[in-house]
Amino acid sequence: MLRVDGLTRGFSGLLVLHELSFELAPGEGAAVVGPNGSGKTTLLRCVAGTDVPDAGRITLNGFPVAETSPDTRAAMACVLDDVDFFPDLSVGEHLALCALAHEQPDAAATVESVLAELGIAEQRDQLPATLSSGQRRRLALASCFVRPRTLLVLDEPEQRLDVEGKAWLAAKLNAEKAAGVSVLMASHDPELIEAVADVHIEVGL
Ligand SMILES: Nc1ncnc2c1ncn2[C@@H]1O[C@H](COP(=O)(O)OP(=O)(O)OP(=O)(O)O)[C@@H](O)[C@H]1O
Repeated sequence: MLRVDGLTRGFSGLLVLHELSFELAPGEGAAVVGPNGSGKTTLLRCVAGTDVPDAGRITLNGFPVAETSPDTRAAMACVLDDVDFFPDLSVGEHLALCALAHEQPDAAATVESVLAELGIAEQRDQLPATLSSGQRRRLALASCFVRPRTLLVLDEPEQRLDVEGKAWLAAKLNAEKAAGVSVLMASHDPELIEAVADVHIEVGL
């Protein structure tokens, strides 16, 4: 269960989020919606613990979120807009590292199935710099699915995906919800929002 209570965040005099509160139950999907610059990424970064609110409280499964907290990192799988890769680790090595670091049971088999599911099995030995932008996006998403998780935090996950990729994403996020994973995503894609979101969190009003 994700609880956001009275979240307030501003930057040098610009108030971006003001006393925002909501809850996200296991298996529930929420879309953060609002125009460019309205605070969607700021909200996701606060939830992920990579930004710190000026006021308010955010807890996941009863624990305050913080980037440095093992509880937060164990439960939350994120794709924010600042995804970076090790330049000298291949696609397959990235996913294996992620699975092992988060103690995914049956890590090798999980990596194989996620590589196939994301359509990047043929790129397994390539380095990130040699991937297309859509393949890099697929690798970022794949890193969420090779590890245990109770909450997905996704910033415009549809970015760079082709039509088939977007259809896969909607089905995958619904399967995640059915398995009890909560989904918090910012998106500008009406079809993805319609397919996945049980609730809308409007920011920038
Ligand atoms: N570190 C920062 N320093 C100063 N201003 C910031 C910082 N981070 C965000 N902002 C400002 O806060 C506002 C909200 O930004 P944010 O990235 O959350 O918007 P968004 O809703 O995700 O936008 P988009 O739809 O364009 O991705 C913007 O005006 C942005 O310039």
